[in-house]
Amino acid sequence: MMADLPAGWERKVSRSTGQEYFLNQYTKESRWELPTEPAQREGDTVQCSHLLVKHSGSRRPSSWREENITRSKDEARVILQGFRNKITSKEASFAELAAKYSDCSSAKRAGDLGPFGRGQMQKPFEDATFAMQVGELSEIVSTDSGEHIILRTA
Ligand SMILES: O=C(CCc1ccccc1)N[C@H](Cc1nc2ccccc2[nH]1)C(=O)O
Repeated sequence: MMADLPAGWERKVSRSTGQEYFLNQYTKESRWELPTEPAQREGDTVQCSHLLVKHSGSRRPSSWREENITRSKDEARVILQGFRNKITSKEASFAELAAKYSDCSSAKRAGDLGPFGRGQMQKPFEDATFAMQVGELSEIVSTDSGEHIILRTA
């Protein structure tokens, strides 16, 4: 009986060698060995991508997209909910919207923040990500940086 895979991972067969390997459909990471479900113990890491829409009250109301961000927090939330609806209706992918519209420098990596442990990100962001399942898309999360949606990828 094949051990079932952690969410986000799929079993593949190498076209060149015929050898079985595993691919994470979100991060595109590939592994030869079977990925095991990371226990969410203290000291463990998670990985996510995010789409940030900043507003005039953001800690740094500026980004690669816009030198001086003046939209209100409510406007930012309306814009972000529009992006979230496009993702859930499959009209657009998380990666393409994050790359085009996120006000975080991680937009250059389609929103990927890489692995992180507790104590590294702003608390509301950390708590949201650690509470999510791999593959889950968050509702809007607010931090001092602005309004975020988060996709947990590992
Ligand atoms: O702090 C950063 C860089 C984050 C990053 C981590 C790892 C790889 C690439 C980027 N950017 C801020 C916006 C921002 N605020 C955040 C708060 C929580 C998580 C991600 C965030 N991004 C900004 O640009 O003002």
